[in-house]
Amino acid sequence: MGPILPPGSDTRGGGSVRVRDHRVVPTAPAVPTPPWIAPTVTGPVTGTVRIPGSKSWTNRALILAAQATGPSAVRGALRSRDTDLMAAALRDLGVGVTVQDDASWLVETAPMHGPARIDCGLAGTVMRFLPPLAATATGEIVFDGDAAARRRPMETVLSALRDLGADLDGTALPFTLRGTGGLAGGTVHIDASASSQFVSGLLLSGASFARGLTVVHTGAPVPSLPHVEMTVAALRAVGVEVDDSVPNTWRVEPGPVRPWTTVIEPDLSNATPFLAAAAVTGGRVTVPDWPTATTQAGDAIRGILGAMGARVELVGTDLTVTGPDRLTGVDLDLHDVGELTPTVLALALFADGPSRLHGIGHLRGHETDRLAALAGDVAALGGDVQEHLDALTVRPRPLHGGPWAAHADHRMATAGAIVGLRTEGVAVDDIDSTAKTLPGFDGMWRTLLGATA
Ligand SMILES: O=C(O)C1=C[C@@H](OP(=O)(O)O)[C@@H](O)[C@H](O)C1
Ligand SMILES: C=C(OP(=O)(O)O)C(=O)O
Repeated sequence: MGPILPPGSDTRGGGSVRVRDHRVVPTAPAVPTPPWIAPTVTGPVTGTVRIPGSKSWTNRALILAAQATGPSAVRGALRSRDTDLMAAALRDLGVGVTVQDDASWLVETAPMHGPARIDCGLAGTVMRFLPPLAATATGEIVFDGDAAARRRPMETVLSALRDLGADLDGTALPFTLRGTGGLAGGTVHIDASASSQFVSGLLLSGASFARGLTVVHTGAPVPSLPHVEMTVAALRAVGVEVDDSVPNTWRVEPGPVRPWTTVIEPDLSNATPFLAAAAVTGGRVTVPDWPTATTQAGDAIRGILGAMGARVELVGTDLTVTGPDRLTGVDLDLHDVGELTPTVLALALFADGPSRLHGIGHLRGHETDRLAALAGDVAALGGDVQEHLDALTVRPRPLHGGPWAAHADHRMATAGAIVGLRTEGVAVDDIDSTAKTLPGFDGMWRTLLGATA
């Protein structure tokens, strides 16, 4: 990983940075890269797009496979910045993680130990899922990430781990954990209203704690609950006993974790920009291998697109979306599926009436403050999106070209691509941020649009 920087430092600026031991390390001056001008289309977007594996499933599989009683093959795994960071972090702790000929990941358990420096990048799943597991390792383990990652909420995870017996400092990235080879575990009370990942991260390592783990949530409702259901399903898939029968309480029994065998589903949230391309252009896009039953938040796009007037058909495992002549404005509670907000907002800009997206205050702690970022980017194109404490309201009006800041956020970048389909000159500053979960987005997008011409 790169240098561990003091709070406030930024690796993107060039110049020089001061590392922990106070040496000054020269960095190359930042070379401005030209913005990505989002391709515009005049006709319907039509085609089939195969979507790589789910980020959320892949990183759960890796964390569980690292605790397993034998080697695991994680098939269908996503290769992207977030999942490569998880694999690298496990390797740094001594776990064997190698890519096999069929592109699956072979995970071979080994006693985990420091010293290690873990780069979380900007991945919520790495910064929230790995510390509980690392607390069962030995030695000093330093966690850090991108400048923006240092602003993401972490205090709940760190104080929960302290309550469970871990020795660590800090309230956010960067922090240092001193592993003693095991964690007592037991019951912990947390407020997970800022992120479901606080619950998921703890549960995923609960079977490896001496007394197992009971997580009790108190506070405003937990967002993104389907992701907690995914965690429970992932634990059960490897033989871990979980009791989730009481709302806001989860009990994980201590015990062996079986090797991972489940094939990873395609990432349905990453499918949404492609389906949106059909919806905003009156086109028709098919995504194959859509799971018929899933805990992925992205599955909710079917109901959302239907409510906006698109035709949505799941035939076997082919999901096809056909766009209407005009999209309809919607009033949607996205609290459970917040990661779809950038796509839905981009769609709402082209509806025939206003929309309100609410229950999404927790998006202010995502890769960037997504409410502020979306409102700001749309304003720069002459549009009208009002930002509220936990909602966005959209009044569609004609847009013009202009800058679209991704804020290093993959879903901001793909939202800019959707807007650009019907607005000439949308200039996305950092399309490479899509590599967080979908490297090759640009090529996939152009191939789909090319298939249209
Ligand atoms: O557990 C997971 O894999 C995720 C949980 C959700 O986080 P929040 O609960 O912070 O929204 C989601 O938005 C994120 O993209 C992935
Ligand atoms: C919120 C997201 O990511 P993360 O896993 O980093 O929280 C997301 O992918 O929309």
